[in-house]
Amino acid sequence: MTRVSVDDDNRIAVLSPHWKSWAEAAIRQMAPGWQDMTASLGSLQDTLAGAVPPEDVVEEATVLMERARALLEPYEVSGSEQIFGRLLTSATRGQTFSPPLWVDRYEDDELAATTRFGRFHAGNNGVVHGGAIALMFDDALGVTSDLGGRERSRTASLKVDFRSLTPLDRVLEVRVRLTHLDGRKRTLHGTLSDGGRVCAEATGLFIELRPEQQ
Ligand SMILES: CCCCC/C=C\C/C=C\C/C=C\C/C=C\CCCC(=O)SCCNC(=O)CCNC(=O)[C@H](O)C(C)(C)COP(=O)(O)OP(=O)(O)OC[C@H]1O[C@@H](n2cnc3c(N)ncnc32)[C@H](O)[C@@H]1OP(=O)(O)O
Repeated sequence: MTRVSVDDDNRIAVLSPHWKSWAEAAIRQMAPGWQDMTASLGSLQDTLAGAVPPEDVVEEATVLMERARALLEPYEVSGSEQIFGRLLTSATRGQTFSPPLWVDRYEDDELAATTRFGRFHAGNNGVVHGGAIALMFDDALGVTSDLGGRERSRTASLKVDFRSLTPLDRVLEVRVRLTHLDGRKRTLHGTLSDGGRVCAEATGLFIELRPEQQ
């Protein structure tokens, strides 16, 4: 398959019918400022994680955050109706749980992207938390598993090897390949690198869902 450059506007075109309608239903519900709001929450998480504010600032920030929570609460919906995480057209998917995945190019069985972890995803020693790295790999391998018009799949196992420390606040390279296809079983391999130095690699087994599991 020809390599193409993928930007936020044309990512929807590559989605299989299930993922396309899942994403489009969320996009239809979305108020225009949604992406700005979640980006603001993402920066808030990073800023809060890295700040040591005095008591009056803690109090005022708590009031403001509680005000935002109370403002949103009346609009709670069921999980099947939520927008958070469903904007497949966006590198962040309109969520702040896992780090963004800026897709540079993809093929049916391969993905090349970049990502970046902020202070919110820090573990000890000022580097990225291992669980956040596993989270990023689950997303990146999961997306690649369902490329090429393949049916939906689910993570059955994910093994991560941490090769070297992963720095915060740097644009890092993500490469994923589908290495083995055996009926419903898909094995994928991914690497996370910082300018050529491998920080972590992962192997995941994804199982194609049967119709009754959809
Ligand atoms: C370029 C732009 C891209 C744009 C986007 C593109 C696409 C969009 C796609 C997605 C975007 C959306 C979200 C982001 C992506 C990913 C999110 C992360 C996904 C997850 O985070 S998802 C949650 C965590 N996940 C679970 O919550 C799973 C719980 N679990 C189960 O739901 C079942 O367990 C299931 C269904 C997995 C299997 O169950 P089952 O009954 O269907 O199958 P069964 O057990 O029969 O296994 C069949 C064969 O797999 C072997 N097998 C099974 N498990 C194995 C294991 N662990 N190790 C080794 N082998 C294993 C068996 O041994 C057998 O092998 P054999 O056939 O050879 O005997």
